[in-house]
Order: sequence, then C-alpha cells, then structure tokens
Amino acid sequence: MGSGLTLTEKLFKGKLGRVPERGEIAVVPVDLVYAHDGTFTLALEVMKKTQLLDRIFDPDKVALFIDHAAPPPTVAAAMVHEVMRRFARERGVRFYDVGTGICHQVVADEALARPGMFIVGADSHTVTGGAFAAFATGVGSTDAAVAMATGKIWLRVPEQVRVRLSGEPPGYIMGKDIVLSIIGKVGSDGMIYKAAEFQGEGLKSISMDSRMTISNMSVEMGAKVGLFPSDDVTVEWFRGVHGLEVPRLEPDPGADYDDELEVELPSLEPVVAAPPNVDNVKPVREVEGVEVNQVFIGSCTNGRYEDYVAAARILKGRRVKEGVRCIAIPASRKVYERLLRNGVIDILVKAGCFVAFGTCGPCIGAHLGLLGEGEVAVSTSNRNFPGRMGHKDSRIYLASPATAAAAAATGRITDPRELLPPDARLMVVDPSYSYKP
Ligand SMILES: CC(C)[C@H](C(=O)O)[C@@H](O)C(=O)O
Ligand code: SF4
Repeated sequence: MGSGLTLTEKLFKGKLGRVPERGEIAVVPVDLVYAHDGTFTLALEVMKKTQLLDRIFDPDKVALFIDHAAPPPTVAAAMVHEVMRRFARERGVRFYDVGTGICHQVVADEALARPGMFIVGADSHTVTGGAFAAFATGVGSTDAAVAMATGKIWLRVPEQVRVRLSGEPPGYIMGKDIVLSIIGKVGSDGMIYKAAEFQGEGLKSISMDSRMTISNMSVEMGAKVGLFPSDDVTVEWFRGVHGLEVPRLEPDPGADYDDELEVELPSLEPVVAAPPNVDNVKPVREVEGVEVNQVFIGSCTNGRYEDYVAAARILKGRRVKEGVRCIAIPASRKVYERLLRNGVIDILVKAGCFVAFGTCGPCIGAHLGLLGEGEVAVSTSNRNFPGRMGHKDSRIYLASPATAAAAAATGRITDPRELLPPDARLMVVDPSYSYKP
C-alpha cells in the first residue's frame, strides 16, 4: 500500500470528509448538473413521474443547453427548445440558448467547472470537465433529474489508474494524437468504470485545450472520469482566461493506484482512429492517400481555439481541395469570437471552408453535413461507428485538427507534417497566446 492520496481520493474526501473505499457506493453533493436538448425532455418526464418537478436544489447549479440540434433543423427540435426555454424561465436555472455553444465547451467558457468540484451531466462527454481537476461524469437522464432536484448523485467509487505522460511531445502532436494513442493501446473497453488520472512531467507541455480533448475522449475507453491535476498550467489558465484564483490540487507522490500506464510523449506520431471503431488506431502514414469527401473540424472534442489555429497553419495560403466539403464549427460563440479577432476565421473562409459555430452538427449526424452512402470523412470528433455521421455505409477517420486540415487541403488522408511549418508547436500552453497569421 502506498501512503498518500490519489487525486480521485482527494476529490471524494473534499466532499465526504473521508476517503471512501474503492467500490463503495457514495452519495456525493454536486456543484453543477446539466442537460441539453438531446436529453432534457427525458429528464423532464422523470421529474413529472416522480413528483420531483417542483424541486430544483439550487438554480445556480443547474444548467440547460441548446446545442445538439441548434438552430433547430426540424419542427420537433424547435418545440423541444421551446419547452426548455419555458422551464428555464420558470425555474430560474442557467440557460444557454441556440448559438452559445456545445455544453461541455460553455462549461469551460463560463468557468462552471473548477478544481475540486463534482459535476454530472446528461451526456457522456461531461468527462471533459476532468481537465479542470473536477470529478465530472456523464449520467442518465433519470439520475440527472434526481440530481437537479436533490443536489446529490450516487457514484460507485472507481478504481484508479495512473497514466504517466513522460517527456516532451514533438511540436506537431496535439491532445487528440495523445488520447487516440492511449485508446489504441488499451482498447475501447480498457478503462471501464475506472478513473484515469493523467500525470507526469509531460503535463507541463499539454495545454488546457488539449487536456479537454484528452478528458473528453476518456469515456471512449470506458473511463468514468479522465482527471488532470490542477497544476501550474491550470492555475495560469484560470488566472489568464477568467481572472480567477484556483487552488492547486494534485495527487500525493506516494498515492496508491490500481494500475499504471506509461505514455512516452516524444515517440508519438500523428494518428487516426480508422473505421469502424475508436480503438482501431493507426499512424496517419499507414492510411495516407485514402480519398475523402468531407472534413469536419469541430465538436466538444476539438472545437477550440488551438484546434482552428492548427488548421489555419495548414490552410493559410491553400485551398480546400475541389470536391471536398470542409466544415468548421467552433464549439462556442466565445471560441468563434476569439478566432475572429485573431484572423483565423478569415483564413478558414478564404480557404473555402463552410464555417458556423456553437453546435454539435455533423458529429452526431444531426445536421450541417451528413455523409452519403460510401462517403469518407476525416473528423475531429470522438466516435466513428457505422452511421454516426450519416449513412451506415459511410466511413469516418477520427483525427487531430491538423490531420483533418491536411486532408481538406489535399483531398486525401495526409500526414500533417508534410504541410506544417517545421517549427510549428500546435499545443500552446500560454493562455494569452494569440495567433498572428
Ligand atoms: C445525445 C447524447 C446522449 C449523446 C452522449 O451522451 O454522448 C451525444 O452527445 C453523443 O455524443 O452521442
Ligand atoms: S459534439 Fe458530438 S460528442 Fe460532443 S456532445 Fe455534441 S454530439 Fe456529443
């Protein structure tokens, strides 16, 4: 047995006043509960059936987002949105209407996730909040409804795995390459119901944008939560972006983990998850030349500032290949505005991209770019099972924004190193960094 606590244990201790056993069912107070237009109506039904409808434990800690089908592509969607608007108005809960952004990104934009918090959302990618040293996890609509009413959630305390990131990554590596490489190693069921804790000296070169990508995809290997500590990068980010002072929160050096995994960052190369599974991970160079019909740069996985700057480094002065549709959907209005100020949107539009913002769109095959039969996409999103983005016989390669932009420029899967400036460093840790085209 080691002495000292893991980050997961510290988080539970912060809420319960004691360290629970692994496997124990703990009832934990939550700091934020959220749902979106894909899940809220189910939660509402549960509230109606269970007489929880009249209770909201704290309207400031409950948030509703319209992001999955926004603006409404169907009459049915428009009506769901209206139900949510009315509920939010009547109950005074936080409400983010069409165009604000994808829920997990808005949580970051508004600093709703902070070190030490417990967060549940009726969406599997709620794990994105783990980037901020918050125990953030997805729950079903029933659990979300109960948490909205009572302010509590039940959780089985997960086993804990240390994922040690060593060394410094090459400049062309992004968070997406890191997390896909890990998923390729452990498999899509490699971390079921475990807490993945990212640690090691490599952390200092991993930006908050990329940490969010890594936490976001932790659920694609089954993890309950994908946790980063609150370290210098985190503290500087909250200071620079939000003017907030947040505590450092790190595991003790002698903490006791159930398992351990080592990732050597210097040896990573650009990778894709080839269809039809997220763990079918290969170096980009092994699939180079595959022709593509659509490129999607966006989603809660890769719809951030760093992601479009990486794409702009490739698309500046180039054109999207004829016959390819390149769809860029920054995850929120805030991200979009920052890109606009820094000339990145200009580069994307001039290159021939279709640009929108603040919605899931093609990620879930809802709208703004579905795939036809036999079509091939390179997408920066997180799931590539058959039919995810349209026709069941279309194929999706998941990749980093740099790899996606390289495919847009050439019309084929292309190693981004062939098009990037040799000194490019795609993960940018400094929160005040602004791109100079
Ligand atoms: C609609 C929602 C329940 C779903 C999720 O939880 O992940 C969606 O966001 C997705 O990415 O498939
Ligand atoms: S962007 Fe995609 S993965 Fe993320 S919440 Fe929306 S549908 Fe789910």
